[in-house]
Amino acid sequence: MEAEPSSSASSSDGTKTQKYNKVTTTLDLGFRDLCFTTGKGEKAKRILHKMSGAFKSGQLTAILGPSGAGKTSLMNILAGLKTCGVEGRVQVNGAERDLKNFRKRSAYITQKDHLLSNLTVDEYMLAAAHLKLGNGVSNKKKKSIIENVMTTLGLNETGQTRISCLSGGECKRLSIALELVNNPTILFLDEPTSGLDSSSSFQCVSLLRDLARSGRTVVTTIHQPSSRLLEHFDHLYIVAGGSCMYQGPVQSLVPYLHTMNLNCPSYHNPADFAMDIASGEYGDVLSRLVTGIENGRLIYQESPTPTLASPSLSHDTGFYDEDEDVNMLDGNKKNKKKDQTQNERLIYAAPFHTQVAVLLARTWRTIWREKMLTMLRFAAHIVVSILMGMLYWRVGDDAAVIYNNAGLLFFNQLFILFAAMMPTIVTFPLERKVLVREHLNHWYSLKAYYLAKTLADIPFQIVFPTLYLMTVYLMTNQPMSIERFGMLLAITICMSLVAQGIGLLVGAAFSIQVAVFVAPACAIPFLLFSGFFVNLNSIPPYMSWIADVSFFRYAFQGSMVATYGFDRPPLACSQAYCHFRYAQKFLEQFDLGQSSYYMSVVGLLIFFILIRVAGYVVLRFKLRHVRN
Ligand SMILES: Nc1ncnc2c1ncn2[C@@H]1O[C@H](COP(=O)(O)OP(=O)(O)OP(=O)(O)O)[C@@H](O)[C@H]1O
Repeated sequence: MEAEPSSSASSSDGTKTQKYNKVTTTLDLGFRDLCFTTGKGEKAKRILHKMSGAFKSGQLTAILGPSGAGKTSLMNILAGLKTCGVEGRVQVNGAERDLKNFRKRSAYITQKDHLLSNLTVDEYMLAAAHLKLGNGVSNKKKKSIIENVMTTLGLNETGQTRISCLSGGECKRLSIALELVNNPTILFLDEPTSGLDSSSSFQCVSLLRDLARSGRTVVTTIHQPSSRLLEHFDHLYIVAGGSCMYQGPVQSLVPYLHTMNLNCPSYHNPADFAMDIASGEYGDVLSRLVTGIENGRLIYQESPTPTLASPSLSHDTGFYDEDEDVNMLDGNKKNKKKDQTQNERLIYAAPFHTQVAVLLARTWRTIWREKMLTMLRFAAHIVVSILMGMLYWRVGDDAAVIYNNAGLLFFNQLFILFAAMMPTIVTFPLERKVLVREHLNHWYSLKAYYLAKTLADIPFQIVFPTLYLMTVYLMTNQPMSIERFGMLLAITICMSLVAQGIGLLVGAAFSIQVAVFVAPACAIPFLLFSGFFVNLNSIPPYMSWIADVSFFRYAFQGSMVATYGFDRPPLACSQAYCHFRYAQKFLEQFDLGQSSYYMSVVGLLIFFILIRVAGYVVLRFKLRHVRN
């Protein structure tokens, strides 16, 4: 799809607006006898009851209805986000919808604008262009498309502004702008005016109408529009109790209700009147209205004598032959198999490595701009390392205080565990919402996101533990051996990577409130079975498996062996008698005499992989769940 240059034009209401990029193909959406049921068996609940309807290209459609009527459910089904428990047909230009291709050609703009607050508008738009247009479009062309979209959405002045500083209306326009980069043919918007003042709502709806005029099919749910706002919609679809009580032009709503002896009082907002009827305030008239419009099978049109017109769901089939793009939307074509192979390749515009590179650059930029958190993490490692150095001053080579040193080795790993895990837990649930929005709009694959996320964090999981350990190691007078320091550092970095993976897993699975409790609570048993509090051989056999699956045990064991293993010479003794001058004897005291350092590293690496895979599976499940 090529974007055409825009130029200024005057809209019907006289305000100066832009002419939008026209779409080269138009897609009309139709649905027949749509049912949606949640739950199973006795708990099954029917939300939508055999609804039908037709939303045409070039029109701005509003789905209206009281709270709980089923607006969002209907839109999610039409957008292809909900597929479970759905019966009935959804058609595109008269042919069965092919979901994968349909999703590629449509964009879904959620009610809340989940955006990365540390990026500027320009940076966000450029990342969107790289991901949504791929490598086939030159950088120059991408910049011109971005400029075009930003001009038409009135975002030119905000290019250098961080998202955190944008107004609510600007955020909404940016959410729309990001999806317009690849010129989608169908736009779904969930309550785009919620949280906006009347002037911003008006601007937003005017913008949507102009987008529809450029050939797009624009469908939006909306709450309580004012009569001025209502006039901007071309097509109204009113839902009440999971059925359609009106479908047709805005101007025909009052005449239709009049035919059912429901007279809208003068100077009354027709939308409010329709909402009152839908809520049952005018008695049991709903079934009459639903039957009158045949539950959306008909479109009411006012002509000299009011008539009911059947919505046209079919197009001339010759249309497909002219346009390859539309051909992809037809799930019933002869060469479906060939198309499907092609579709697989076409799911994401950018190749995998470009997706990873763009996401990596974007994640680094956001981490870098998250100055407060990054500085706090840095300061925490330095301050705690100095505190530990002072508390355990020169205990490393004194057999008289050897137990203190074991405590220090244990605490080092404990600190690294929490320092790496907690920042991820508090930041990831918010980032997850951005992932859901962008992934569902086909910006990138989950694999690319997950790989970029893992890679982006690695430098921090190396630099911070290294700074911490260097300070502690020197201040506490641990053995002056590069090999031993290197081994202890390797264990500490592995621990940091595992901890960050746990943060990601828990952050992916739970909300912040739950995650901040779950993660430390789950860590406790692993700490108890680390071999520090209870010797490994003293653990009852029926519980010893917990020690085997305790990542912390491997971190503690590795630290001890790196410090006291490998034939360490006898330690100095600051008192007349020191029981543990021989390091091997001390290791045996902890049942670590035969323990292998390398097995500890392998154990931690296995945990690293398992936890990362578990995090990926949880995220995949979450994304599927959003769709269902
Ligand atoms: N997964 C689900 N499980 C159980 N009930 C559901 C589920 N999804 C939707 N519902 C129910 O279906 C009904 C319609 O929900 P929906 O979100 O579509 O309404 P809505 O018209 O968009 O409401 P609002 O304007 O308040 O957002 C509600 O009663 C809701 O509780």
